[in-house]
This record gives sequence, C-alpha cells and structure tokens, in this order.
Amino acid sequence: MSGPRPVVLSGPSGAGKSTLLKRLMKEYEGVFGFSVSHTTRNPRPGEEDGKDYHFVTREKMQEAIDNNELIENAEFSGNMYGTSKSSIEDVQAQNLICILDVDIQGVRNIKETDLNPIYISIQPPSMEILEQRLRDRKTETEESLQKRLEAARIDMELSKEEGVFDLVIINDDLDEAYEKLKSVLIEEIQKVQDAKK
Ligand SMILES: Nc1nc2c(ncn2[C@@H]2O[C@H](COP(=O)(O)OP(=O)(O)O)[C@@H](O)[C@H]2O)c(=O)[nH]1
Ligand SMILES: Nc1ncnc2c1ncn2[C@@H]1O[C@H](COP(=O)(O)OP(=O)(O)O)[C@@H](O)[C@H]1O
Repeated sequence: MSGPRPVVLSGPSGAGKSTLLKRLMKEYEGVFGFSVSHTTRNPRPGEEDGKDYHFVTREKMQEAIDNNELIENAEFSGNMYGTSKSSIEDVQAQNLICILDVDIQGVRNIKETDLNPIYISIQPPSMEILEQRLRDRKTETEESLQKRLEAARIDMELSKEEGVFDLVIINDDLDEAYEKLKSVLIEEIQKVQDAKK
C-alpha cells in the first residue's frame, strides 16, 4: 500500500521529541498516527498502556521478537524497546502519517527495512540544558538519568554523521523548533488533508 511517508523522530532522551510530536498530533488531528512501541520500562504517571506504549514484561517482549512481530528492537538504558509491524500497519491502514519515536539504534535498524520514512533528529542545545530538562521533568531516578545522559552523548556524536538524518532540529526555543518540524512535513500533511476532501 502506498500511503503517506512515515516519519521517524529520534534524538536524546529529553531532547523534546514527545513534546513536539504531541503538539503536532494535536494541531493536525486526523493526519498523524503514533506507532505505539513495546517497552519493558515501567509506565510513568499519566502514561497509558496502548497509547504511549504497550507496557510488557521481558518475557512478552522476547516472545514478540521470537515470533518475528517486531521490525526493530533495542536495549536502551536497561530496558527493551521495539516497534511491532502491527503498530505501523494500524496507522497506515487509516492512511495517516505514521510517526515513530525511536533511539539511534532504531534508526539504524529501520534503515535496513523497506519503511522509507523521513528521518528527523531532535537535538538539545547543549548537554547542560539537556540535563536540566531531564531533571526538571522529574521522571528519572539518578541512575536512569545518568544512563540517559551517557546515551545522549553517544546519540549526539552519531547524529552528526552525514546522511543519517534528513533534518536535524536543535530544540532551543520550542516554538521555533516546532515551526521547523512542521515546515519539513507540510507537503505530506497536505497530501493527507487533500485525500480527505
Ligand atoms: N529502538 C527503539 N527505540 C525506542 C522505541 N520506543 C522508544 N524508543 C526510544 O527509547 C528511548 C527512551 O524512551 P522513554 O523511556 O520513553 O524515555 P524518554 O525518551 O526520556 O521520554 C528514547 O530514545 C526513545 O526514542 C522503539 O520502539 N524502538
Ligand atoms: N524547547 C524547550 N524549552 C524548554 N523545555 C523544553 C523544550 N522542549 C521540551 N522541553 C521540556 O523538556 C523535557 C523533555 O522533553 P520531552 O518531550 O519529554 O523529551 P523526549 O520525548 O525527547 O524525551 C520536558 O519536561 C519538556 O517539557
């Protein structure tokens, strides 16, 4: 089926991916659909099973991997994450732009598939600001915060590599970052909106 091109958002934990994509999905209701990943991490307050993630045990995750249900999976900060084929198909069946939020390993693995998404990296202005935002978010223990910062250093290095991303957005001022994100997606957005007419 040739629907709209999916969009992969990647970048360090705390860079602002969820904030930006939630804003996008709110402004363009009925245009985007989120690919709900599987994860073994615990839900945060306010997160809903089946909406933010499918929260599963390691056993369940391994079962999904063994049954070939995932297009990619990775270990991040001590937890497993993965994208199921059905999470993407559910969105594409509705002719929506499928948004995936995956780490840099996910980006590499998705490049080996035939998904053909637009790859966008969201980056923080600096490590210091990233750390401050993660602390202010109050979702992490000191241990998981340190693991995320270590992963962020690696992500920031790898994302500089030529040709990995179609666009790198530095999320300094939120409104500016959001406008940049919108402008790169506006063609696909318009296609979906036209198809609805
Ligand atoms: N490879 C891969 N990474 C994922 C997937 N879902 C989420 N992630 C990444 O896992 C990392 C941690 O996500 P999360 O625990 O929600 O923390 P947060 O990014 O700090 O909000 C982020 O870099 C996500 O982009 C997935 O299905 N596959
Ligand atoms: N441009 C920005 N300026 C200040 N704070 C921001 C900005 N973008 C995001 N934040 C805040 O930083 C934290 C991390 O953002 P979040 O969207 O959860 O990141 P990610 O999904 O990439 O882990 C959140 O508390 C969010 O409100």
